[in-house]
Amino acid sequence: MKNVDNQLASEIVIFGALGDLSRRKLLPSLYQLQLAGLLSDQTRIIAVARNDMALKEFKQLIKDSLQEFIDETLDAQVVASFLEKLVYQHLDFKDIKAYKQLAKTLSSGQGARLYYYSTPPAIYGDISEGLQASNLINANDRVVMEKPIGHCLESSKVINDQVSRYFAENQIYRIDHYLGKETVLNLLVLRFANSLFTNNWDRNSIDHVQITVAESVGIEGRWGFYDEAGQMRDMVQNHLLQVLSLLAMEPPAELCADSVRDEKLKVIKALKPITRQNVKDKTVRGQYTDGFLNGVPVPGYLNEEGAKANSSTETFVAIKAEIDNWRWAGVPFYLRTGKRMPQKQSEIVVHFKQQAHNIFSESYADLPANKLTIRLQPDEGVELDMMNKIPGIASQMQIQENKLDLSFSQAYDNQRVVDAYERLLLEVLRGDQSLFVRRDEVEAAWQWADSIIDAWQSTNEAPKSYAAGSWGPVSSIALIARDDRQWVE
Ligand SMILES: NC(=O)C1=CN([C@@H]2O[C@H](COP(=O)(O)OP(=O)(O)OC[C@H]3O[C@@H](n4cnc5c(N)ncnc54)[C@H](OP(=O)(O)O)[C@@H]3O)[C@@H](O)[C@H]2O)C=CC1
Ligand SMILES: O=C1O[C@H](COP(=O)(O)O)[C@@H](O)[C@H](O)[C@H]1O
Repeated sequence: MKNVDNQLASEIVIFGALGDLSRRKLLPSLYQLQLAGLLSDQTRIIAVARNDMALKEFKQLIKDSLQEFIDETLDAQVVASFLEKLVYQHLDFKDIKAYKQLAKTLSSGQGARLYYYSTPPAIYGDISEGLQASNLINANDRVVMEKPIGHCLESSKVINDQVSRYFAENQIYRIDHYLGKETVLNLLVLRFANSLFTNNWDRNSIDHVQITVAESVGIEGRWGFYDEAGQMRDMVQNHLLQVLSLLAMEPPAELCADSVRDEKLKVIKALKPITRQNVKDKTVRGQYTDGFLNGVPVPGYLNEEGAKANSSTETFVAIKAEIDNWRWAGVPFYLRTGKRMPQKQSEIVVHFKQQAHNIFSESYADLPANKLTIRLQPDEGVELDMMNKIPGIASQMQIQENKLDLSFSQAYDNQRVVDAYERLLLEVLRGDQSLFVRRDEVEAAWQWADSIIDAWQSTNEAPKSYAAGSWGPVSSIALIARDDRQWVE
């Protein structure tokens, strides 16, 4: 692999260590890396947060978090050695002078540091400035920035500019945890290690593509944060566009960070703009109302804890996206994502074109087209719908549609699915940027998303309602039905 800084980082500094992401994902992932023997004996984890807390109390809190957020039984010895790595430092991230205190906690050795900004993006600049003011940034240190970076193109530029004042682009790791999912990584293998797909991956063979990222959860106590963002900024601008770009990009010349990022960027830049003129035809935004999930009543968005009345923030988005290039001209990519849908289900369905001529019309009048389903989560796997002869003597040529199903849990003997954050943290420790998003990608994605948000704002229309536990507003069915197609459910 190229573009790799081979110096393993030896200090991991988490800003916002008492926050939700840190307790639910980052520290449990670091425990898993320790369990797998992937953290060196020298690695220290410096947890930085606002509260003044004794180290003993902090360690107990993290032990409880590991128990709460890791499904498997914990290994007591590994927990003990993991907790030994922890150091706690309280700090107000906006107080630039206070970083001197952090400097005393960090080692003065030459080892690379990993700074993880698990805080609201608005203070990424303050933290970077504080680190610099106390001479805590060296050329081989790395910084991880959580998404969404900003609220729009302009604010993302401000944040990126602030951080870039102190860190070079090859030190900045913009995380999009979908890029660390096994099944998203597998898109590269599926597309570029199987000539069957490599050679049939374009407008000549593919009719259309559906990408669904459905979540059954609601806002989960994050109403204030979420209401400022909405599903477009929280999911589409980042996760869905990253998945779409991996799915649609040209083959990268090699498997290195910039080669892959160059190709992803071209896809995002080639997305046809959705503007005030066509937004009604190309998008649907929805908001869930009271409903039922698995028979249990759940509140609507406006009845969630902490909700304010009359918010018009969307919790569901459907988009007919089109990529203006030779490969994909005329092939729509229908995107759909929402909260409080019937189940957690993220998948890509690639609909191939129908056979031009049907020689089996006597037994099967309307030959269905092949369909490739890539199950991102849960029940990770790949499934191909294809036609097959029904074995038997009675009739010569009875045929039916069947599935080739590669379920990863069966194929790989129920091997544990590695959490995306485990992989991504390891990649930063190793200094490999391949699975992180470059600044120009983030900005191109904002440009496309901003135009849609602007068009929605100009129409001033309330989002369409859908009952919690349903697949979204009726108009999302109409969006695809207008093209004589339907969502796969
Ligand atoms: N939670 C998740 O699942 C995901 C989160 N993210 C992103 O990760 C980042 C963190 O999110 P999350 O953990 O949910 O947010 P939280 O609000 O739970 O955590 C943020 C932490 O930052 C601390 N903080 C904020 N300002 C300061 C300050 N001036 N000085 C010291 N500490 C401060 C907060 O401290 P205090 O509690 O004292 O206010 C809090 O502990 C955000 O950028 C978010 O968008 C991205 C994907 C998923
Ligand atoms: O980034 C985010 O992702 C989660 C969904 O992640 P997944 O790995 O569970 O699919 C989403 O719930 C959250 O709102 C968003 O900020």
